[in-house]
Amino acid sequence: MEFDGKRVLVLGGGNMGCALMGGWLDAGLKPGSLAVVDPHRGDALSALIEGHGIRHETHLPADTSPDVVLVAVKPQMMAEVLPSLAPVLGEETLVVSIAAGTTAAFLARHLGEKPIVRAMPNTPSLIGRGITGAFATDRVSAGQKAVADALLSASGPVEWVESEDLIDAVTGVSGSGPAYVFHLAECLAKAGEAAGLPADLAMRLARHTVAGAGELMIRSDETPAKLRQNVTSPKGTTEAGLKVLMDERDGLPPLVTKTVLAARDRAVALSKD
Ligand SMILES: NC(=O)C1=CN([C@@H]2O[C@H](COP(=O)(O)OP(=O)(O)OC[C@H]3O[C@@H](n4cnc5c(N)ncnc54)[C@H](OP(=O)(O)O)[C@@H]3O)[C@@H](O)[C@H]2O)C=CC1
Ligand SMILES: O=C(O)[C@@H]1CCC=N1
Repeated sequence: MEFDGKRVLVLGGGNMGCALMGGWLDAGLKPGSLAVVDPHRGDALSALIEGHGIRHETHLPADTSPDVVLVAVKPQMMAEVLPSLAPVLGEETLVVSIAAGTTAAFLARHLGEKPIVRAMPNTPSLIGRGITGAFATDRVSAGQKAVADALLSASGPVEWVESEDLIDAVTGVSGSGPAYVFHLAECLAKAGEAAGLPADLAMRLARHTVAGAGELMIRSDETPAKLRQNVTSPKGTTEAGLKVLMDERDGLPPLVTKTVLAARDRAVALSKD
């Protein structure tokens, strides 16, 4: 693995920091090469510390000149946290930030001109089923990009983009996307109740439908459009439902576009806060 022998420091052991660390440990990163800084121990962090013996510190500096630093704190914390990170970095430390809307220029202003990767994973990383969009600045060497790729790939495919702006669009689609899908399951369950089903049965049907359709989409070679057509019998029930859902004016297409653009625009706005 490209990350064999690399020392990795993680700043922020919350949802995403722990999801990514879990993937690295499963992929063979030695616990001794990993240190995490977080003022508190949440459940997920405690499980990693107790299960793998990774090092946890409540404050920087935890390690000096690590090969890689993963910045996994909230965007709003950056201005407070980055000044204490700067002296910890070596000349060639690779900085991988997963924060929405925190630009490479902002990171460089606080950390100096470092090799920086901006990455946008998502929460299915927790079970190795994430997808990550990533952008590397010019200072990132081919070797460092391979290390970043190996680390990020531990939780699912990595899509490298050539323009940093596209990370905001990735955020709107796949970074925030799991929440849209979970909400679809919530809506499906509520609609099932409206159609007369008991709440717990409606929720079971909704969860399994969303999960099963997602799994089929991943395992099948067919496009989502073809899989949809396979469900849709001429003059049948699905056709009647989809007529409402696919309405170009009031249906899902304009609503999802508005949703993704709102999330993308929030990422852009965060970069200006
Ligand atoms: N959640 C998601 O789906 C995704 C999130 N992201 C990005 O990942 C980043 C983290 O998000 P997420 O994991 O959800 O957030 P969390 O709040 O779960 O994790 C952030 C962690 O950072 C800790 N922290 C706070 N201050 C410091 C500090 N000074 N030094 C070190 N750690 C500190 C927090 O501790 P405490 O809770 O005690 O304050 C918390 O444990 C964000 O920038 C977000 O934009 C990217 C992709 C997807
Ligand atoms: O909601 C957020 O800001 C973060 C970034 C992508 C998913 N969660």
